[in-house]
Amino acid sequence: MKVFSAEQLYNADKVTIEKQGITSEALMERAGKQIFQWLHKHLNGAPVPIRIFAGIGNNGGDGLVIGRLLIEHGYDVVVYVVNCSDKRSDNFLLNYNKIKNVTKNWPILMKSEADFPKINDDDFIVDAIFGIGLNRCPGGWVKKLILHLNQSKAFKLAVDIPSGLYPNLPIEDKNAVLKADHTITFQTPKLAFFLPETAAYVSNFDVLEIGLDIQFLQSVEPLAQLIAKPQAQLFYKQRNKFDHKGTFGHVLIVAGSYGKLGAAVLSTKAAFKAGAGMVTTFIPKCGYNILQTTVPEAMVITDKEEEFISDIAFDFKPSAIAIGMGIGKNTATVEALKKVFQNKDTPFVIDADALNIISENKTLLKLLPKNSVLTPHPGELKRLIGTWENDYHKLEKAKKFSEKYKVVLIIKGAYTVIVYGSKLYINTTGNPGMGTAGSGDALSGIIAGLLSQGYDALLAAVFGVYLHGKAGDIAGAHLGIDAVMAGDIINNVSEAYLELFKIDEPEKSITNTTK
Ligand SMILES: NC(=O)C1=CN([C@@H]2O[C@H](COP(=O)(O)OP(=O)(O)OC[C@H]3O[C@@H](n4cnc5c(N)ncnc54)[C@H](OP(=O)(O)O)[C@@H]3O)[C@@H](O)[C@H]2O)[C@@H](O)CC1
Ligand SMILES: Nc1ncnc2c1ncn2[C@@H]1O[C@H](COP(=O)(O)OP(=O)(O)O)[C@@H](O)[C@H]1O
Ligand SMILES: [K+]
Repeated sequence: MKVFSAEQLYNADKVTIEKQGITSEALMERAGKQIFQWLHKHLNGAPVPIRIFAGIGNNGGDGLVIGRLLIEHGYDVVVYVVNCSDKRSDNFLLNYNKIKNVTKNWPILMKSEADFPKINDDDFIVDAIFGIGLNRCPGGWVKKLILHLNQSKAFKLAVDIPSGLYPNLPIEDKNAVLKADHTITFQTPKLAFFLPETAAYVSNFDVLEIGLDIQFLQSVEPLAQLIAKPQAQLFYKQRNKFDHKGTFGHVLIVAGSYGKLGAAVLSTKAAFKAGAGMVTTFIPKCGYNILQTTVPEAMVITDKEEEFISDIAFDFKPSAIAIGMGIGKNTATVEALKKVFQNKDTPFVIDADALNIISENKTLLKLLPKNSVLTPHPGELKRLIGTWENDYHKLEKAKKFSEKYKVVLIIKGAYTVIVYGSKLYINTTGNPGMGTAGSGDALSGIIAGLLSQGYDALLAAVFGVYLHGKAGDIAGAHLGIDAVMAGDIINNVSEAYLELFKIDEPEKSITNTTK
């Protein structure tokens, strides 16, 4: 699934109307009807008091269509028109007239705070005040109305997007955004649904296909591509009967320092689980027994130093190198890093302290092998690319960084974003149970395991993040997300692979919260 901008959606709207020979009113009826059907399925005729807040644009028009269909089906509905301007859209007006034909309780015009109704906890609110046409921050009594709705415990369903939220721009005033309990969005989710500063306003969301012209949508460059099972299935490289361990490559993991050998163990195991043919782990001397006993499948090379890495010497040609997990920032380690980056034709995964070393020694940036995969968590990212004003600014900075140094940049967290030049890929697997020590080490190992099998840098990054998140989801489902440890994620990589080709139950809502 792709994520489009408001402008692209408006264009799709136009093209669809032309090509399908339908009116924009019919398109609105289609959209409103789908939301009605969703509501009808969930409410099943229940006598809940439904209050619809409709703006005066097309989002409000959707609200009126929903209201009319609910009334026709016997629901208990009150419609409020949030009359914030006299410039009502044509389709709003059409549906404003239509709703008057089905009820004697005409929509209530709201013009100021004095018109705010009391909201009860068991009311059901439909938010159709503003959609993707929001063009400035809501202020005055409209902002107060949003606050009023937010203060109530009533369930709030947002139509297309929570009112006050821009689909692909930062929030100006957090108090002027409706905090939805559920959002039903048309055709494609919006970028704001996936970013830390805005996702919480959306909560769970469903996407309703309203039949916008597919050819047109395929012809435009989306803001981002979502990565879910259908995409991941295409990434997977099948093994052939006569393939052998040489086919699947030999990963070099460079990790660990005194007290942080676990990082090396976890990455090594993860590289194997992702399918690497062989793994050699380069560690300081003190980790030798630990590695050999915890991961007997791995080969081990030790540094001349006991407690940290000072000179990464190895006598084979790795098919991928993952470096940085728990290595610390000793000055000798900085030198070792400079030297290992000379292996320009080897695919690299660069993580944790290797990223911190680069951030503190920016001259190292010039030495970064092209197409390296960098895996910073938000703190490491800030050190690497500098601070940002908001999530969109962060993405722009990340794109510039990726373009300048020709690397794949993974912005980890809920909805991990993989940045490759100007392109963004948003992962949909994973859960907060993965916020546990060593989870990132597992990811680096998985990506290295994929690189070693011949996946290119972008594919290894995108597929690796998907598999890691899926393994975390499976671990969470078995153990409860609170109890997940990094080792559990690694142990479930096998199940994540198996799940790739299992037939699914019908898709559930995508959830931004865990309640
Ligand atoms: N293909 C599709 O995508 C489809 C889209 N559809 C639906 O259309 C929706 C988009 O509709 P839209 O373009 O009419 O804009 P919408 O969000 O209703 O708001 C615009 C109005 O609000 C006003 N306004 C804006 N900001 C304001 C503020 N801060 N404070 C006060 N006023 C403010 C602005 O007023 P003005 O700037 O003119 O003063 C204007 O009147 C979309 O989200 C979806 O629900 C479906 O029906 C079918 C297919
Ligand atoms: N709320 C979340 N939802 C999905 N994935 C998460 C969430 N929190 C953390 N993760 C994932 O867990 C991993 C944590 O990595 P990192 O912070 O580097 O861990 P560590 O340094 O302890 O190994 C990342 O891949 C991140 O995307
Ligand atoms: K809305």
